[in-house]
Amino acid sequence: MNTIDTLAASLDGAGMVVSGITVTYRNGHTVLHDASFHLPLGTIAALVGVNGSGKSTLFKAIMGFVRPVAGDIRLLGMPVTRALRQNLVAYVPQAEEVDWNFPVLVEDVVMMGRYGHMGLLRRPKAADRDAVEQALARVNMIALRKRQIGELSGGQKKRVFLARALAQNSKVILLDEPFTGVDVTTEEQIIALLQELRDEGRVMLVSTHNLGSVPEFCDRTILIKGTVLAHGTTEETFNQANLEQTFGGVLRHFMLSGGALPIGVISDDERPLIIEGGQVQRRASQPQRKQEKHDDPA
Ligand SMILES: Nc1ncnc2c1ncn2[C@@H]1O[C@H](COP(=O)(O)OP(=O)(O)OP(=O)(O)O)[C@@H](O)[C@H]1O
Repeated sequence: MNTIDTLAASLDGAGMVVSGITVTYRNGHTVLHDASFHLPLGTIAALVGVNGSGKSTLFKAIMGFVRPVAGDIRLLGMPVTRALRQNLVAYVPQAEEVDWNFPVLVEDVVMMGRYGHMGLLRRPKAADRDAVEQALARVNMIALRKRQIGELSGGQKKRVFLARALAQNSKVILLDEPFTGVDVTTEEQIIALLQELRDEGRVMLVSTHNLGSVPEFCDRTILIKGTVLAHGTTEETFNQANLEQTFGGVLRHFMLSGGALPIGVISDDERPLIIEGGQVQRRASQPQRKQEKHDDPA
């Protein structure tokens, strides 16, 4: 990091600070090289990059599943291992990472968030049951608490894992593709909940391909492609030049004419990003998703 970045990182040090990390897998493949960014508490940050750019690898490093060969990660001012021991970090996985046939009830999954707060025998106390109750209520899943997790819709599954993170009462929450396979209403409910959590001072890192949603709810953006290409406030970072660098020719671009300014629509998923006169536009609350997908001229 340069001097200004180092200064900013120390000011933001209470949140998440990733300094020059390099991650090399056992097969010798270096997936992340010299990646740096920092987030203050009370932040929702988007992690944006193409498939294979290293988003999950960054999550694994923050979760202590892989150890960087160089660099350092600090969470709430402490090393990853200490933050994990104190139950300060929660992970909301991608749907594909979960075995939905595993015979477990919704409330049991949420109770798993309490394991770190229990003794070795994992006997829930009243405080644990209260935390589960509150977490289920917060994601509107009380009525489904006795359901097997495999019997839920995609959006309900996401909410269960979000409830697990809430029950854990983590200050740092990593969300891997929370909007994949969820409808617009559920996405809006999840966004509203994340905003509440931000206002409580938590720090959230959200990997997403839904570019159109990023300016709407993410205060900060981290653009990644084997390293961190750019990071900072969404206003400053999430612009056409940086996105083109991040996505190269992978994104579908549309140029619409007719208005006073050229309008570009960049679509990596179901929520397209509108760029007007070089400026990123906030998306309308109800985008016409199907229409936009089918209009793809590329
Ligand atoms: N355990 C592993 N061993 C070796 N290489 C790996 C391992 N896990 C991931 N990779 C490689 O690392 C690169 C980055 O993968 P990663 O899963 O971090 O990308 P991603 O940005 O999360 O992708 P996606 O958007 O598809 O989820 C890919 O080339 C992948 O093949």
